[in-house]
Amino acid sequence: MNETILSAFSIPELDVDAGVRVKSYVDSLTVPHGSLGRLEELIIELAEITGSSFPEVSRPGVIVFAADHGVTAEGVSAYPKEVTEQMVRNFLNDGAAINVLSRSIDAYFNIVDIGIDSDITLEGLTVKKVRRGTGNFAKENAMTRTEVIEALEIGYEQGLKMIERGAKCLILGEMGIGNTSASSAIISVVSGEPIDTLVGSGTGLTKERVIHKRNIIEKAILDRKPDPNDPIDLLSKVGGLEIAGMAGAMLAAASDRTPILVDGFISTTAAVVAKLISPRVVDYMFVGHESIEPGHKKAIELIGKQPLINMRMGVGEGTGAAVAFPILKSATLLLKEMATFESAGVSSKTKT
Ligand SMILES: O=C(O)c1ccc[n+]([C@@H]2O[C@H](COP(=O)([O-])O)[C@@H](O)[C@H]2O)c1
Ligand SMILES: Cc1cc2nc[nH]c2cc1C
Repeated sequence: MNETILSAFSIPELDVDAGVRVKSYVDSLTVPHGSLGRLEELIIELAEITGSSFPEVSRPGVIVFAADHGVTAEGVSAYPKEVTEQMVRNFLNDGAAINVLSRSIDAYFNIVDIGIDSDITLEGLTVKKVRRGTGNFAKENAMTRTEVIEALEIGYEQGLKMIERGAKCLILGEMGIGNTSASSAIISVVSGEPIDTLVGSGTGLTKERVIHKRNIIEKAILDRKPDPNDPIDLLSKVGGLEIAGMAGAMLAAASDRTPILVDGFISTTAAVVAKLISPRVVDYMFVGHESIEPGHKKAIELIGKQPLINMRMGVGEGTGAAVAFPILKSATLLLKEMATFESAGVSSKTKT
């Protein structure tokens, strides 16, 4: 496979006119002028993204990309790597947090094996395995450039498929024991921030083991020297297959003018990578929540966004985005269903 994903798609410019139209219509709705605050901003952004005067985000589509990480051999996670596969079984049995939350927002749901380190083939699982887990980036590159491109392509295809199924907003989530290490490495390289400020306990490491995790990542960055300006190099040296998959799906959504709802630290790391591939992709993004993982703040800053909520969550899977989704939906419903001052016979603001 060659590097076609980098040139074969294009992301349209935002529809600024749609934004202006909608802004003036919002001014006619029966609330005190300007009182919808951030909801008004969201309405306008959604109009600019979709080009529609009455944008819709329902039904949303949740895609969970699952993959393993060779760096787990260094003891960087509080849980064994087998949990990636075990949680995928849980997703398929409808028992995980994201299953409950997807149901609550009436989302289409798909779980993609893009690199789990086992041979599971279960009903309902989309198997698109690029390889069985990444290489241990403490000792070798995580994957080849060709594998990065393949994972981006898979993500792109899965994003388009979800949109073809009818999804009006894409929520990108992940499952991958060890992936906060890959994400911390990527965000440190791209931001130039020291790794100490970014590395956290992930699934619940003790303070001592967070220091060990930090040392492993710091040395790996020195050894592998990922290029901050080359997203393919970054992913191949210290990345994750699920991170590439989410980035590909984000590029697909933006190329189709479909709003993207980013989740936590790992999902936002994918957003940072997608931005390096095609900067305009961020125009199509909302960040659902701010996670407790310390590196998330910097990752959000790199894509220039403000999270919708902070519930001190650190689950992943797309859960924070799913909890935030009703805020986006509320914005679209207000626009579509509220009366105007004229239609309701309510007097407008006095001039003084
Ligand atoms: O989304 C987040 O911000 C987040 C923060 C901490 C942990 N996670 C989840 O926990 C796993 C990674 O944690 P770790 O400690 O194994 O690197 C992975 O499956 C993520 O979905 C997710
Ligand atoms: C139980 C469990 C659930 C998860 N969901 C996403 N990452 C996870 C990590 C663990 C350990």
